[in-house]
Amino acid sequence: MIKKRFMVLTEEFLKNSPNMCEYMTPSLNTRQDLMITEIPMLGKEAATKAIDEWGLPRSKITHLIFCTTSGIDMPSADIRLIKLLGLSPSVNRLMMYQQGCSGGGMVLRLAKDIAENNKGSRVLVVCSETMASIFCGPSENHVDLLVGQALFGDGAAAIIVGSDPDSETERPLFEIVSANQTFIPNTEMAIRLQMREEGLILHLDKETPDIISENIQNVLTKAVSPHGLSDWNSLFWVVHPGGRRILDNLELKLNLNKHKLRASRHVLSEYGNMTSACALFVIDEMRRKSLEDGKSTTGEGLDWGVLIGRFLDSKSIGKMMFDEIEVTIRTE
Ligand SMILES: CC(C)(COP(=O)(O)OP(=O)(O)OC[C@H]1O[C@@H](n2cnc3c(N)ncnc32)[C@H](O)[C@@H]1OP(=O)(O)O)[C@@H](O)C(=O)NCCC(=O)NCCSC(=O)/C=C/c1ccc(O)cc1
Repeated sequence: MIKKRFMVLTEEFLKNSPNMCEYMTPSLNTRQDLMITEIPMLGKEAATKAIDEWGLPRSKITHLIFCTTSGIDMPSADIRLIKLLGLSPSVNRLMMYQQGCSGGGMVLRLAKDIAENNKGSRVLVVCSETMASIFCGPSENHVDLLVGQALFGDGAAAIIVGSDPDSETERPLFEIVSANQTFIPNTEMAIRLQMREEGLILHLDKETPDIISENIQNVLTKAVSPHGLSDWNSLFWVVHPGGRRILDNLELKLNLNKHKLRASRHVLSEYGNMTSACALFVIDEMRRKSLEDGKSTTGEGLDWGVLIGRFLDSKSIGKMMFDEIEVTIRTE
């Protein structure tokens, strides 16, 4: 169900980097050199679009959260991005490495905390990812690596979070009502990534989609019941598209109507799994389609929804409530 993916790796680059095309060949330096440059550049593209749509001067950005699983280095990707965007050197930075697929939920949780504790703050959140860390030739004995390489794509997304919108100049799209993180004990083996001379070595367990569906109801109930919500079909769904079977299992387990995971399936189909960036792509797709269809809120006409991401043995969940779509229309 993946039609298209984008990659910073080009045929020319790979021709010049045969060590990245073999299975388990030392290649970390080649990967690092590429990722250290490309990750902030990708982030810049996404952040520029977000800032332009927001419409206020860059000097109003007070905080930056940058999330990536690729290219650990110092000075880190957030500093490089600040220079690329021409942001103030006094922007308060937070660099989030190695969050994987739960990164999209994690950054929103952190941005919410920062925004609510710093009046007037505007947090630029950027997720930028590439599969150049794991790309390599195949091995018959490591099928899960091939599964991963068939799933992952490159991409970056950005969003601006604040807690006191100025109704004259700003146009809030979603409200993050609460955010929680939990992990399922004894699932450490489900998704593992180990940094080695050969790159980031990926291990995916076949059971991962089942582990998720067996635990999802419990985790979600804890997250939404404090808000008096229990009917899964009354919510909109921003699910990180980890893989097609993960979405299928979730739909089946929660008895979701067929269209509920449309935005997640669309992003999987058009971009593949871009780890932390995916959840923000799904949010974007949802608000775009809601507007196109004339829905009364950016969440497919509904007031409440959930955002779910996962990585290793963790799930991060944010519940979001939407502002009325009139607000959206007035300023777009
Ligand atoms: C879409 C899949 C891959 C295929 O689904 P399907 O078409 O319904 O088929 P099957 O599930 O029956 O699998 C087809 C075949 O592939 C095999 N297979 C299926 N997963 C496996 C397997 N992990 N091992 C080894 N054989 C398998 C499966 O056993 C079967 O083999 P066979 O019975 O011989 O035909 C589906 O299995 C699926 O969604 N799996 C979940 C994938 C998954 O774990 N996603 C979580 C990704 S999150 C993540 O890893 C983030 C990583 C990351 C990456 C880079 C970064 O920089 C940062 C982070």
